[in-house]
Amino acid sequence: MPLLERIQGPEDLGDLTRTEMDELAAEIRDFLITHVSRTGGHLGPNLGVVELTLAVHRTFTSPHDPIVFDTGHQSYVHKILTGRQGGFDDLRQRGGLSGYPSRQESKHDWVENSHASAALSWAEGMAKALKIRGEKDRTVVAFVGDGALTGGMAWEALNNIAVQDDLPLVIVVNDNGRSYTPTVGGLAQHLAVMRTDRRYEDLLDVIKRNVSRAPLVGRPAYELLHGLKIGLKDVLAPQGLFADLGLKYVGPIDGHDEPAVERALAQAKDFGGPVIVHCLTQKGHGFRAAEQNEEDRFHAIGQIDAHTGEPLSSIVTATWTDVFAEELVRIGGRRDDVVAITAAMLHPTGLNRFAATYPDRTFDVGIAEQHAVTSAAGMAAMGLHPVVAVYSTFLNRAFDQVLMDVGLHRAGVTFVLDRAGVTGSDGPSHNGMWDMSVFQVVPGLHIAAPRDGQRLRDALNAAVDIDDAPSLIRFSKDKLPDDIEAITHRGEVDVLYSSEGRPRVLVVAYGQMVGTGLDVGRRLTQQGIPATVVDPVWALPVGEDLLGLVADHDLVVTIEDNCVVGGVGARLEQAMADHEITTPVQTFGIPDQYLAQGSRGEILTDLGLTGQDIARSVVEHMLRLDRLPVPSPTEVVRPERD
Ligand SMILES: Cc1ncc(C[n+]2csc(CCOP(=O)(O)OP(=O)(O)O)c2C)c(N)n1
Ligand SMILES: CC(=O)[C@@H](O)[C@H](O)COP(=O)(O)O
Ligand SMILES: [Mg+2]
Repeated sequence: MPLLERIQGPEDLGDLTRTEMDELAAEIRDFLITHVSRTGGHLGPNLGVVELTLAVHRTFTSPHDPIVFDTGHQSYVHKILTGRQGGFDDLRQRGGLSGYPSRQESKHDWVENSHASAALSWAEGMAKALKIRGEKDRTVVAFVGDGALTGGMAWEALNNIAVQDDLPLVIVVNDNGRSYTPTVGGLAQHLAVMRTDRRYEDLLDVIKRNVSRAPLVGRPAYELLHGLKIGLKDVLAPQGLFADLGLKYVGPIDGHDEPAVERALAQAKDFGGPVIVHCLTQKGHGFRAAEQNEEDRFHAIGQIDAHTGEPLSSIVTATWTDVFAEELVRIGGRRDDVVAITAAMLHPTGLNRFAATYPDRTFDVGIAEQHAVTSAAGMAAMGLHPVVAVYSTFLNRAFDQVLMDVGLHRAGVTFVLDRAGVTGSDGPSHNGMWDMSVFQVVPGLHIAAPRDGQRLRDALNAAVDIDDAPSLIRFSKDKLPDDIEAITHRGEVDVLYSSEGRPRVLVVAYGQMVGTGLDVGRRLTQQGIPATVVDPVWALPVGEDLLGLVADHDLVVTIEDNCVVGGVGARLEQAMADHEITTPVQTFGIPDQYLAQGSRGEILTDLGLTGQDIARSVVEHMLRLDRLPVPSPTEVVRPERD
């Protein structure tokens, strides 16, 4: 019987022998490769933490000892060990296992936020609470990647942790030297020095070769010296910056040597104060295709061949990211003041192409969006035009920097937000559903939500010419639609559809929802309600042309892939009120809720953001507006179901 089947909870790990532990680690790796190659997900990060997670669960007693994962994408092994092996067939799918910790799934899970660099603050607060409550037999374990340590919040937390000598906290640094690509910055270089300082390792190897072979006393003597290695490191290796901060530091430990990690964790647990256990791991460990993947070690994969690692679905069509990446390279050729900034996501944002052509004008700041934004303000102050490319949801944490460092200084910075709108499988904190609500309050900020590749190119070229205010362009993770040409224009507004007769309903659709807007317009026409469908492309500022159009209609319908609260539909409504335009408005968008994981299509359907549902709602609204007796439900000729 496979060992894994015997593991229903961490308590089942306790009496496994060394051999069984090694066997279990191998079974877990096979399990990860078999399942995640089928569903997609964060295979590389989880292959790298098999031994670490085993050692943590053997040393600490979850959930009595809370285990907090940073970003949380590397919690699959934790889930396997805490009774959720059966959920991996539906990993990251609607109603299935979340790709991140989930309190609803298990008492062993604590933090669901998948935005990096927050775990140490969580853990510091939790440990402080245990101290205040006098719960002296509990230890908080923070599980943090080297990439997450490049985020500012991590250092805010460490600054506080370092002065609390009796904080019951063990910080496991999972140092695989990478975010997606190799981790950048001074911290990364420091960790690298600590990783590679072989002086005490070589000395230890000499001892191991000559001592451990001694009969009887050899092995115990080596174990003793192995334990002393930490002391040797303090003497031979540079004092780590953690130690210089006053933090107890243990390591670096081979993170794939499970007994060694267990010993270090036990040492740390007994210390009774905050300790950093620095573990060296390999992202993708144990799967050659992942180990050899230069781009990101299979950080986040789609469906792949479980043996070769080759993708099962080769993407042949261009994506939004491709269009952005290629256009930025073209712009870079004619504008040497344009520079590009990424927050540790060079390839996912497409900036790797700009970097290949303009390496000196491309900057990876680590997982540090706040620094990225204010550094961009500095670059703009010196006459450059920075393009900051991040995922929509990750810019949330840099709101103040956009508002005060870029907006207040009227800096010509362009933000390009990929994964805007419902993304789906990464769960609630990954949907890019807040950017148009959050950033529209930045005075002077321009927002574009292009509907297709051509409009994205046009918007990007226009944005880099705005040098006295921030500009923001956002696009979806969904398929890039074919170009949708306007049939005519009303000034700056593209008119995409207009039925015969005096149009009664004006549908204003933004970005990826333009296709849905056209579907609504056609359905309304079929219902005998003449409609016009328009796309302003630039959602902010609200233009006079659009205001003129809305005044000519009986009802305005806005559709956006953004939170409807404070969205661009609400902003249009505000602008209409300011101009004393009294046309009624119906706004459609994402409700102010956290969206459980699922496919984008499933979620949009659940939210009623389909052409059919919106059209039906508009028909009913028009009926009310016309004060016609609302026919009984059987009489309403509903748009036929797809
Ligand atoms: C604020 C924020 N920015 C960017 C990301 C995207 N992201 C997810 S995991 C990751 C790399 C994390 O690196 P590390 O902490 O070293 O973990 P590893 O994947 O190496 O185990 C990044 C950049 C994020 N989740 N949160
Ligand atoms: C954990 C994390 O934040 C990223 O790895 C994210 O999951 C990537 O999302 P995409 O797969 O949409 O690039
Ligand atoms: Mg890492």
